[in-house]
Amino acid sequence: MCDFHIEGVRKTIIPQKQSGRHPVSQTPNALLLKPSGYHCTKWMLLSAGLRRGLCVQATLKDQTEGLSDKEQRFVDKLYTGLLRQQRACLAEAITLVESTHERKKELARVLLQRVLAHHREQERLNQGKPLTFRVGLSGPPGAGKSTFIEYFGKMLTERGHRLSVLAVDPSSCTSGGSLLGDKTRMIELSRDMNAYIRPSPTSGTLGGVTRTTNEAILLCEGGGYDIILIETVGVGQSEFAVANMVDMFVLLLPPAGGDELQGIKRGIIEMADLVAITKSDGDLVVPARRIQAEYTSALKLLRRRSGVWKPKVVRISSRSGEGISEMWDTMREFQQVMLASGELATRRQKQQKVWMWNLIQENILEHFKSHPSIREQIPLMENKVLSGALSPGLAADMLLKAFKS
Ligand SMILES: Nc1nc2c(ncn2[C@@H]2O[C@H](COP(=O)(O)OP(=O)(O)OP(=O)(O)O)[C@@H](O)[C@H]2O)c(=O)[nH]1
Repeated sequence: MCDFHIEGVRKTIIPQKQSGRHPVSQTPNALLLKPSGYHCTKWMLLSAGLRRGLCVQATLKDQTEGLSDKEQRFVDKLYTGLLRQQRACLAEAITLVESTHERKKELARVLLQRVLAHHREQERLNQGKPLTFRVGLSGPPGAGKSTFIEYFGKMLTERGHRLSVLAVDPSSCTSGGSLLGDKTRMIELSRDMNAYIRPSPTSGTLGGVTRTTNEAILLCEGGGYDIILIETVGVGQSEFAVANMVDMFVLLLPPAGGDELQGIKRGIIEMADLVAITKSDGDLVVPARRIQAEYTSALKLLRRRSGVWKPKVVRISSRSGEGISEMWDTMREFQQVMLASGELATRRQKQQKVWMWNLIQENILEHFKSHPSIREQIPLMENKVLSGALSPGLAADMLLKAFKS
C-alpha cells in the first residue's frame, strides 16, 4: 500500500488480493487498482507503470509544494489553456520556458512536468506510439525554406493536421535579431488557425536557445499540434542541434552547386533522412535534376544513420507545388518504417539522454568559467598556453585544481 497525490488530492493505492477487498479500500481517498480477475502479470505491469507514474507525481508534488497560491493558479491556467488548445496560453507557456528569471524557471519546470505527465499518458493510451511527428528542416540561406514551409504547411492544415513551426536561429545568438520564424516570411500560414509559428529567442547561447526549443516542442505537443517543424539555417552548429531533437531531419538544397553550397558541411548531409532539391521549376528543372543525381550518388557513399531507412533525394517546387505531396508521402513512409522497426522510439530515447548530458556539460562549464577563483585565472592561463610557457594539460590541471579547492 502506498500514498500518492493526483492534482493535490491524497490517494492510497491498495493492491487487491484475490481473497477480497482490503478494508482501507472503502475509504474515500483509496483507489483500488486491481479489478478482480486481473491476471497477475498484468497487475505487475500495471504496478510497474504506476511506480513510474508515482515518481512523476512525487516530483510534481515536490515542485508544486514550493509555489504560492498565485503561482499555482498561474501554472494551472497555462496548463488547462494549453490542453484546450488556446494559442495565447501556448505562447505564454513558451515565453515562460524562455525566461531566464529564476522564479519563472521554477514555474516553467512545474508546467513542463505536468505537460510531460499528460503527454506520457496520452502515448500510453495510443499503445506507446508517438502522437506527433517532429521534423527538422535546414538549408542554406535562400534555399527556399520559408516559401516551402508556407506551401507545405498549408497543405498539411488542409489535410486536417495542426502544425507548429519553431525556428532555431543561430544569428540571433550574436546579432540579437531573429531571421527565422519571422511571420512576414510565411504570411498566409501565420494567419492559419491550425498553424502556430514561433521565432527563437533573440538572445543567449545556442545551447540555451536549443534548450528552449526542446521545451517548446513539448508544449506545442501538449497544445495539440501533431506536426512540429523545427527550422534552422544550415550554416552553423544549430542544424546539428536540430537534427538531434527530431524524428526526421530534412535538408533543403537549392539547384546550385559549388560556391553556393560551400557552407553546407558533409556532416550535416550525413544527418539528413531526406534531401529535397528546391525550385525545380522553369529553367531550374535541369540543374535541379543534375543536383538530385549528384546527391543521390553522394548519399550512397556516406555512413547511414538508420538501419532501416535509406536517405532519399527528391525534387520539389514551392512555386508550382510539384513534388511536395509526394515528398510528404515519403516522409510518412519514413515515419511508418521507423515506427515499425522501433528505431523511432530509440531515436527519441537517445535524444533525451544526449540532451540531458548536453545541458549538464553546458551548465558545468558555465559554472566553471564564472567561478570566482577561476574567472581571472583563465585569460592568464590561456596566454601562458599560447606563449608555450605551460602545456595545455598542465594549465587545465591547475585550473581544475583551483576550482576543486
Ligand atoms: N523558382 C522558384 N523560386 C523559389 C522557390 N521557392 C523559393 N523561391 C525563391 O527563392 C528565394 C528565397 O526563398 P526563401 O523561401 O526566402 O528562402 P529561405 O531559405 O527561407 O531564405 P532565408 O530566409 O534567407 O533563410 C525567394 O526569392 C523565393 O521567391 C521555388 O520553388 N521556385
